[in-house]
Amino acid sequence: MSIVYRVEHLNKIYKKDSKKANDDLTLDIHEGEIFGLLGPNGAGKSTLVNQIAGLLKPTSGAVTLFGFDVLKKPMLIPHYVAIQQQYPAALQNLYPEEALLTTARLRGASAQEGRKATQNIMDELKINDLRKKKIRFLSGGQRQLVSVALAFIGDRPVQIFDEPTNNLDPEIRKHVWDRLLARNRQGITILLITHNVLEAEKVIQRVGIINHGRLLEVGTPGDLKARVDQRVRLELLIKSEALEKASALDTMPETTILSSQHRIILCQRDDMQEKIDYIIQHMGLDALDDFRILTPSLEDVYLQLGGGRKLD
Ligand SMILES: Nc1ncnc2c1ncn2[C@@H]1O[C@H](COP(=O)(O)OP(=O)(O)OP(=O)(O)O)[C@@H](O)[C@H]1O
Repeated sequence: MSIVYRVEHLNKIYKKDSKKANDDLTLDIHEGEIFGLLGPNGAGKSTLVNQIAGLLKPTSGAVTLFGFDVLKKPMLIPHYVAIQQQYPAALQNLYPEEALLTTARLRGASAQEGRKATQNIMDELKINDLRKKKIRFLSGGQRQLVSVALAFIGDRPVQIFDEPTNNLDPEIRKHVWDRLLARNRQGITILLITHNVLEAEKVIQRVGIINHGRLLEVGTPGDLKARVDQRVRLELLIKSEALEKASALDTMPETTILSSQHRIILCQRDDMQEKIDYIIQHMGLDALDDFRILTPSLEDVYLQLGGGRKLD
């Protein structure tokens, strides 16, 4: 497997005497993968991405992209890498179509190719109806879609997305994840910063967890999940008219009462059947609005490895 990015002992200190925003980060991004970078606010994710995208100069350390030293040759980065940022500030006064066409031309397309690529991407992301407004007048979600389109255009082999879906409604959010996956299937390497661990878990192939500027863990979601508490979580939502029956649950060990109607019970996989039988016997399924069995998720991994600070 070839290495797209190699980051070695990367440090960033913004101001003298301030804490390191990136602290001795070492990691590889592999060709053709979707790599997710997870971490709480202020963890150092954007600092890392901005350094490897050539937008910010590291304090020390090394970054290579397809083997070349990006610190010595930052001008080569845009030939390989497109980055979606939350606010494409330089393009705010353009119409989406103009911004896309300009970006396509900057990435080497002829005028005709650029127009074609612009139309294809506007169709793909269903943003044709945004043509008549300058980017700065678009809503947060609409602007986010345009910024994703700007990362797509030109088909750079490495595409970096910083929270690509946080302002989007559920339907279009799913569509954007589907389009990211489709691009990845065409061989594009994707680096994804996100707080939305549950959604990201469906698309990422490897993940790095970062906090206080340091990389805490790197691995596949499966590898990381295997390292945390393996207990199964039973989640129950009790109907309000059946609340008196819930007292039967509250004597079970490892029951957490989240609200009057919401209970979580942790148990070993081998004990799960017994717990479910107990619940059915003492409450009956009719007493429940919802019942879910959850195995450890990437969010659990994050919460356990990331020092207990929730992502959102
Ligand atoms: N331009 C800057 N000048 C000084 N400090 C900065 C600057 N940009 C970021 N920082 C600091 O560096 C640390 C890491 O910030 P960074 O933006 O990389 O975090 P992040 O993980 O991307 O956070 P978020 O999820 O909130 O976007 C934070 O303590 C932040 O305050």
